[in-house]
Amino acid sequence: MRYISTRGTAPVLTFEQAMLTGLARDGGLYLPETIPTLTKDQIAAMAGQSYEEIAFTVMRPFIGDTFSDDQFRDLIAKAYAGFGHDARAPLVQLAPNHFLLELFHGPTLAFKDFAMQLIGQMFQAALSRSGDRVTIVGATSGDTGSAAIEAFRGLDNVDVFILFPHGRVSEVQRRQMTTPSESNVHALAVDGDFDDCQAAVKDMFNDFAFREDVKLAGVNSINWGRVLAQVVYYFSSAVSLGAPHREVSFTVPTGNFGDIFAGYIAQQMGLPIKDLIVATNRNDILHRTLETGSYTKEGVEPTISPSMDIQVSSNFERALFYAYGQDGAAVAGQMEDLKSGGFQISQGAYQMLKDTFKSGRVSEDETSATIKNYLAQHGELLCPHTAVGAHVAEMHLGTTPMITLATAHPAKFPDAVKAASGIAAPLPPRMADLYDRPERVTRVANDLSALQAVIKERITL
Ligand SMILES: Cc1ncc(COP(=O)(O)O)c(C=O)c1O
Ligand SMILES: N[C@@H](CCOP(=O)(O)O)C(=O)O
Repeated sequence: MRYISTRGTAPVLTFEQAMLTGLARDGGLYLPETIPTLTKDQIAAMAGQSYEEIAFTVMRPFIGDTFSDDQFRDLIAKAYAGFGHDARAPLVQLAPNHFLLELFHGPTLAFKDFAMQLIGQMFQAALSRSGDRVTIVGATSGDTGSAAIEAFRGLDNVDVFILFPHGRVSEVQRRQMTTPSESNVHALAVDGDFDDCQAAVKDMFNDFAFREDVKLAGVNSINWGRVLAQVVYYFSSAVSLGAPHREVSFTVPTGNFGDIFAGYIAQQMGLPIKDLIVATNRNDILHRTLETGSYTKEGVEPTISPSMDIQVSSNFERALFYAYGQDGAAVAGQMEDLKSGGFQISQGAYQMLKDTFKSGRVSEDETSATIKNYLAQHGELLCPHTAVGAHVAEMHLGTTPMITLATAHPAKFPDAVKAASGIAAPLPPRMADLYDRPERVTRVANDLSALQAVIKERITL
């Protein structure tokens, strides 16, 4: 399996190289040259299998000879062993045709753990084989950062720097990033928004001298391994509702477009998905784009679903690549236009996107009302991101079973959840002292050189 860049001019890589490289050298994102498909029989055989077995079947065709079958099974087993639910990603029925896919039973209580725990295992295996060390730099609106720190804390051959927007993540998210005491973990509070943090990470990758100097690696959904690991729960949940003999639809609370893009990959692999529905908060660039064909940046507004406060949606570039028939030059042109505020998608590409994705936008009041109503009507306390998804899902309910992705635990957002429902979900006992642990964080200006200077000063190369 070979990996190619969405912008068409970067070197073609193996799975291992793509995983360790992060951003392609032409600024694009890596994708498999072809998407492998699973037969109806292979999908049907997943019924009754463990999450780990399904994960192996789904991901194996993508990894080439990076790991032997036995080693890959072992990495998968270790990745999910610490999850707090035997099913890993359990489905809860809300209504006859509406289900919640709980993706928050991992160590940091958000769906990011599904990919990050596995990436952590894969990085360790690959780096201990090569003897290399890397500097991971990631951007977060709250959940990627905590999951990355949890996956890489204390490892000898990795320094991990996480850039988060100062004052724009929840207190639980911040403390998950600032309280680990391991010296290879560095939380950087940036005076900017998530888009600034993500742009800084991409600029670091595009600064080749810096990139080589610190041996830069990425664990944002820039990294194909992140998206791949998220494909698995589309299969596990759909199969438990009768796939491949029955179609299902998914509604996905969306920001950086990684999770919904994983659903697209599952669909291309042969999973019978009827609708893939993008749910946004009032930072609605993806909804506007799907409505109008014009991708136009506006300022990022803080919301009660802060992890989705994103306007420059990194993985939308991967969707564009397929929408443009894998024409890297066309994608590169649109990304160039984005630097001056936005771009108009060509008619053919726009049609493909409209045929593939539906969408909806949810206001702050609607998000709060959904949290309140779901508690009253279904006895389920939703996090604000999940509430955005549930609200949009309801606009699209029909005869096909709908699965809404519950992307985080309500305890990560206690203020918003309590304001909406009157209830504050407790943190699990292992995190009960989170508010008492000392914090360690460095405030940094929204300035590339300042960020690079901090990283160079701190790394243990
Ligand atoms: C809780 C939560 N929900 C939804 C999202 C959106 O996911 P994606 O960026 O993959 O679209 C995020 C951030 O990624 C998140 O942390
Ligand atoms: N919502 C994310 C933003 C980063 O997304 P990623 O999937 O590209 O890592 C977060 O919680 O940090």
